[in-house]
Amino acid sequence: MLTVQNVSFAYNTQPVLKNINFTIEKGQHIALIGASGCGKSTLLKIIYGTLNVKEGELYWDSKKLLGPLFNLVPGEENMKYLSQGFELQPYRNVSENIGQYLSNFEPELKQGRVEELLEIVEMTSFANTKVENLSGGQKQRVALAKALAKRPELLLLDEPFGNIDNFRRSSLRRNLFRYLKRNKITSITATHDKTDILSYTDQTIVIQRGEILTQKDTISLYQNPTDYYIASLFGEVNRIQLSSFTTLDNKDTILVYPHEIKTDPNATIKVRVKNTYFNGNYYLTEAILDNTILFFNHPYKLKAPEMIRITIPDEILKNRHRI
Ligand SMILES: Nc1ncnc2c1ncn2[C@@H]1O[C@H](COP(=O)(O)OP(=O)(O)OP(=O)(O)O)[C@@H](O)[C@H]1O
Repeated sequence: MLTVQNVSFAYNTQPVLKNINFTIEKGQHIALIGASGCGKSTLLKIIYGTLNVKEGELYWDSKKLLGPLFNLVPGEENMKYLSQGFELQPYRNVSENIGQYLSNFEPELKQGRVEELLEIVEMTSFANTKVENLSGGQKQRVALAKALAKRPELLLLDEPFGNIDNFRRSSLRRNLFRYLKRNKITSITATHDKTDILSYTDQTIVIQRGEILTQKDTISLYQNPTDYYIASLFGEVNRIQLSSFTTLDNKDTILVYPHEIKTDPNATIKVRVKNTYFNGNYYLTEAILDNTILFFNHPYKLKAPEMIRITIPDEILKNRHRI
């Protein structure tokens, strides 16, 4: 189990992380989300042990993590941190990079392990290619394989799929998280991409301006958002005044995602279409209701300033968290 207790941190005088507390059970996959600059990478580096913490303590099970002043080699031995820069050796080939820290005593074992890792990151055909000749996304995949090579107990991933095209991204994510679960490797993934989070993480930790806002299981965090900041990290979201959609005469507001708003010719609420944005299998439609902007998904391109009737399912109106 990873325990982070009362950790605060500043690079200079300005606090970057404030009184951070959480625990993570072994084998769990955690998403770390929050606006750019909120402190995600800093937290990963603190856990890995490359930044010195003066306030607070960290433990892996009962072992205290002492940080860079006490470790001869930077970083905790049982962890790997995959940073946004890749730290690969450009003049060596992909296999050599992946196997760099593996023992040479049993070459066949090493070879087998490198081949297994090449398959996970779908780079088998590049085994003998020099890293300097790879694209950014390919380098990222090699760095990932290298991070996995010595079977870390805790893998810290900083925007791990940032440079990887959509085509590869989905299969890589599936391969990686399946491998991690099967091998009971705990992971923390700092990301801005909701598709990294929703299918692959058990829990999500949300950071806002250096503080933990919540730590919750990912699905319920998404399905019943309690806070506009949190919901907007998953994409577009609407603040809906309940009195606009029900006969309730109160000022309660709920958060509703665009896909949850339906058009219905029999509905009573009319909105004026302002803009539409093509999104593949639907148009994200921007409309105006009582002087406020609202987003909903629609299968066709609606024409501004068309009036259209919309509704929100009763179940959402009844059960969604009031804010
Ligand atoms: N080496 C450094 N020296 C001084 N300030 C730093 C340093 N690294 C980061 N910061 C500052 O600390 C804050 C947190 O940065 P951090 O990189 O942890 O954010 P982040 O949430 O990972 O951002 P992003 O999502 O954009 O990667 C930012 O205000 C950043 O400018």
